[in-house]
Amino acid sequence: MSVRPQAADPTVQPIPRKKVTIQALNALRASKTPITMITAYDYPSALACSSSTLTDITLVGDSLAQVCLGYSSTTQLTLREMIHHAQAVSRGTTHPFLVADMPFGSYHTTTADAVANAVRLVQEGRVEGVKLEGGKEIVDVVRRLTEVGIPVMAHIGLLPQRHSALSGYKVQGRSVEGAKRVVQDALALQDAGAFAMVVEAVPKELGKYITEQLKIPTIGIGAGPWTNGQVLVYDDAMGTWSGHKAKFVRRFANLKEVRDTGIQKYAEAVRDGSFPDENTESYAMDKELWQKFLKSETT
Ligand SMILES: Nc1nc(=O)c2c([nH]1)NC[C@@H]1CN(c3ccc(C(=O)N[C@@H](CCC(=O)O)C(=O)O)cc3)CN21
Ligand SMILES: CC(C)C(=O)C(=O)O
Ligand SMILES: [Mg+2]
Repeated sequence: MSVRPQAADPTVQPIPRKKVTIQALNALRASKTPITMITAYDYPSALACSSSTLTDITLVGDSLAQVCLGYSSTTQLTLREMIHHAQAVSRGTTHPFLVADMPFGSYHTTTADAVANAVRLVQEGRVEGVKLEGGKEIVDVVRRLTEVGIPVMAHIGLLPQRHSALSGYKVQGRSVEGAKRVVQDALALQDAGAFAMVVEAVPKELGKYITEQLKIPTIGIGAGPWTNGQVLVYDDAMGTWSGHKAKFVRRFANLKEVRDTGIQKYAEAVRDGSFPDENTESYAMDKELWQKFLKSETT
């Protein structure tokens, strides 16, 4: 397994931690050490996720459609846009295992198209694995990608790319039949070769049951405390997303407040003339040379 070179930013200290591999993720599951995963969308957020010694997986989530690009849905994000962001994230990612979401439509036409698009994410986007939303209907694609050597993270439960078909973002697996369907999907995806599984917005009992039924790590988002790991959207966790806050979101920082205060102070300082300071934040010219310059202007 090759180790990506350390990020170019000289302020980032070398990470006292090995590159995370699929084997390492399985070991975390075996030792009941929770797996930590968070999204990143650009170079600075990737550096932030890498500078901690504690996160295991960085996901270039298609949630970037909403939180970075201002689209109303992840279905509007193109493969080209995802690759552009994955490239930036990969440049800032050191030890975490790097995964990108395959955008809506990029794995739904044919298996050959899905492989070609996943290869682009690996070669151009420099990711190590891809994540696909869906159940039984995508097992052939999951199997083929796995055979080719592209690790697949499955994503079951609430599938945001299907919000139109499902009439919104709703907790899944709440009925007996619904729960059965999610479990069947999970088993089929594991059988097809998925190395891990995101379980989104299902009752906590079902999150626990799926985790017990599977041999691969489960990573929950709104799936309760008993999955093998947790994932959150960076902007949700850092408090920079001002859209809908789902029940499963906890704000671990309030960067929005800090940022907005900073912008307000900046604008005030410009308006009241206190920025920039004449002495410490400006350049000066040699007095004699300045006089020479003025003289040359008048002659
Ligand atoms: N900022 C952000 N966070 C996310 O987690 C996220 C995105 N964006 N964009 C892509 C998808 C969309 N996601 C969503 C969006 C809405 C709900 C939501 O409204 N959930 C309801 C559940 C309602 C119910 O069935 O009871 C909630 O209020 O929690 C959940 C996940 C998850 N992903
Ligand atoms: C919330 C995570 C699992 C995701 O798929 C995304 O950020 O797009
Ligand atoms: Mg996603």
